[in-house]
Amino acid sequence: MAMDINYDFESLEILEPTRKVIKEMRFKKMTEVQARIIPHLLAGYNVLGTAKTGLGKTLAFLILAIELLHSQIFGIMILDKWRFKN
Ligand SMILES: Nc1ncnc2c1ncn2[C@@H]1O[C@H](COP(=O)(O)OP(=O)(O)OP(=O)(O)O)[C@@H](O)[C@H]1O
Repeated sequence: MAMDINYDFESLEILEPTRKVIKEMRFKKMTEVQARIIPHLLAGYNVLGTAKTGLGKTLAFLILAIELLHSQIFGIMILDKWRFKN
């Protein structure tokens, strides 16, 4: 049975400043990887997700990072991959 996925940014339990930032980006709906991952990250789970390039993975983890920065409890260190092309 298919799991119901909520693609609305409004459905996320996030702080008002984070909501404002998302509004300013003018994104209408979450992409699938965002909708599947972000609610679990916000609930405090560690999540490993994959999706093809350009499908919104970066925002998926950045929303949690922004939330944590607003809480002023944490600093954030992001380790990202580097691609080298010849
Ligand atoms: N919900 C959304 N709606 C519309 N555009 C979005 C959404 N989320 C992200 N984008 C835009 O889609 C583009 C690709 O997003 P992003 O860089 O997060 O993808 P990615 O999966 O992390 O890619 P890569 O694997 O190459 O790092 C960016 O321009 C980003 O601003």
